[in-house]
Amino acid sequence: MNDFKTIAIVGAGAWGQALARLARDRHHQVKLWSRRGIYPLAEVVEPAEIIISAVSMKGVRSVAQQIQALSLSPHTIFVTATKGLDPEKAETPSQIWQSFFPRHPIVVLAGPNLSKEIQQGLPCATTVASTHLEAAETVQRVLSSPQFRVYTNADPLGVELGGTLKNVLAIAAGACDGLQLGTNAKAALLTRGLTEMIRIGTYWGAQAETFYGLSGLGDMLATCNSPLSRNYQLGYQLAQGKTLDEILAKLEGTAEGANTAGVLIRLASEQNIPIPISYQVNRLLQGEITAREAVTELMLRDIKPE
Ligand SMILES: NC(=O)C1=CN([C@@H]2O[C@H](COP(=O)(O)OP(=O)(O)OC[C@H]3O[C@@H](n4cnc5c(N)ncnc54)[C@H](O)[C@@H]3O)[C@@H](O)[C@H]2O)C=CC1
Ligand SMILES: O=C(CO)COP(=O)(O)O
Repeated sequence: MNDFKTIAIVGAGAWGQALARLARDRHHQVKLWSRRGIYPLAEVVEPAEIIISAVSMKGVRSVAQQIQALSLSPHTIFVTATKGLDPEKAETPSQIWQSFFPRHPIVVLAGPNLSKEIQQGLPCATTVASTHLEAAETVQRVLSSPQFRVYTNADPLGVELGGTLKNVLAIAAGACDGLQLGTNAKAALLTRGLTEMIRIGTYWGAQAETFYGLSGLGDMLATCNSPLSRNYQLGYQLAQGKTLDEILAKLEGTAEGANTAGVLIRLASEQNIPIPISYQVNRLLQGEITAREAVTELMLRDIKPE
């Protein structure tokens, strides 16, 4: 069977370009759209059998709106690879895509996928998740290669939240390393961070076991330990005393955790869900506290069972 697809990738940043490389390596016909690029959006997305979105969170709603005005095949599959939460309605990217395209299958793609390593040709794995299993399997077949091992999953919300919530924890991990707090502290931070992700994710309807997979624990291990992660870099530099504005002005690309933290804390406090590490990350980002003070706050919380 000829399984070569016409694929549109919207968002030509670090992740969009890495995904384009993976898809081209599989000999699919790939067109990349960016708001500053040469191709009109219609020319890129209208012929596509699969539309992959790698725009950063702040662009998702407007790009989905622009695509809604175009003429697509009813069978077009959407794949969302963005990791973030919409500040306006607190929706995930896949919920936004689904609201604009209620009849199309939406697949979430997330995992430990640092784009620079992918661009170097290094191997990695990811998860594609959807309530529409056939669509997830199509995307799995289309993107799988000796460099990119793709697993399917039936919990898109869990997969999406894993990728999104760990960005906030990667800021904490960067700060932990920036303060040189040691391996024990880092292990405690990540383990309790995972508990936090599971607590909020399951409250919102995701399955706990999903967070032990590639898009949860897997992506935490990658981003919380790598200077290639922009979120980690952000935390590391905050710990060195730089301001958020100074860091963002020089950071290459998007650190979604900086925006996710505020939405996350707002929702968690409305819903009475304790997420102390993310809470301190948000205070650090707001300039309300230093990284060292955040550590003290976390260490001196009421003692309790694990
Ligand atoms: N770079 C990476 O290693 C990975 C990134 N991601 C996620 O993918 C998303 C994009 O990340 P990167 O490509 O690294 O960021 P980036 O900053 O390199 O690129 C972001 C892209 O979004 C576009 N964009 C932003 N606002 C827009 C708007 N209003 N309208 C149209 N386009 C808009 C930009 O033009 C750019 O092409 C983020 O949510 C990130 O968390 C996920 C996995 C890996
Ligand atoms: O999500 C990522 C890798 O899976 C990329 O992490 P950063 O956005 O922190 O660079």
